[in-house]
Amino acid sequence: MTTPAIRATGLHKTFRATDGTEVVAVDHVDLTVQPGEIVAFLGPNGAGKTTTVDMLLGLTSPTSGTVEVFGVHPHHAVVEGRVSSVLQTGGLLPDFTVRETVRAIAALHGRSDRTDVVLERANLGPIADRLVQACSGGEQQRLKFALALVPDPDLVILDEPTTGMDVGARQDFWDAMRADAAQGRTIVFATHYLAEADAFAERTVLMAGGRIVADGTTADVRASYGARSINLRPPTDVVGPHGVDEAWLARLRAAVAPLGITDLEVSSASLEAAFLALTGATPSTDEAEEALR
Ligand SMILES: Nc1ncnc2c1ncn2[C@@H]1O[C@H](COP(=O)(O)OP(=O)(O)OP(=O)(O)O)[C@@H](O)[C@H]1O
Repeated sequence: MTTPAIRATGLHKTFRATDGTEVVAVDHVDLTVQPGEIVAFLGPNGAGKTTTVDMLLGLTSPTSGTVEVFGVHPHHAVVEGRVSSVLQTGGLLPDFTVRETVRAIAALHGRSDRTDVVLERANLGPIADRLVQACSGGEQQRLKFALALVPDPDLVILDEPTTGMDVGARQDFWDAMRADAAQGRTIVFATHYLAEADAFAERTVLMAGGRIVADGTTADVRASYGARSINLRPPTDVVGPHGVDEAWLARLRAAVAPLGITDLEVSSASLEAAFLALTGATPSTDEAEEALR
């Protein structure tokens, strides 16, 4: 049997708020991620995504429960170079070029052979000789992604990797990620953005209030709400370029009225509807989401 990339059992984390009350950030979460999966942690602010990611990386300890990464404590997995992450803040030297930055970190890891491959993987070739301080926020984020790839980890964990990027930078980032994921790496990322989960993840773990409220393929997560609506396929001869024939719809409404159905809406379930129903929160939407659709 293959060792899971991640196995979390009863993962629970509480914090003490400044007023002394206890905040449950992660509430008895069970989660297994198999090697090669691409998983999005999706959820509104305060859902517990960052706290979960921090525990997966060994950056914070659970209050109770256990987490293993490739069968060992997360800290060991990080030390062994099997898991790495893209850090949100700091860490880049402004006076280094992109290539010098990658070269320095590769040397630290004893993996100088990785410099060119990770530059290419993060699509940094064209700006390899640019100073870090001259790079845009999106380019710097791609550089951090390249650094995370230096040890050739089996698992990459990203916490809201595209925060602050504009549409183009976000698209470039995901293009680089997609190319890398195609090589079989396990990728887990936290996001507010439905479109990022939808476009990039094969599996979406929807979190709210520290709990997992849905977990499955993005299509399944949609369907977990969509099951509450009724879909039907009208005969082709009543469907035209402007939609379903109104007269036919009127006959349908009349036909179902004796069943107590008073409102019949023809719609497809969206991931957004599932998000709203399952988390009670409004998902982040912006033009970047449109661009990713
Ligand atoms: N160090 C801390 N001290 C007190 N409360 C904390 C601490 N860290 C997190 N929390 C609380 O735990 C809950 C979960 O926070 P977390 O950052 O994991 O959520 P999130 O889903 O990542 O949210 P966001 O999308 O806003 O980053 C929130 O209520 C948060 O206020």
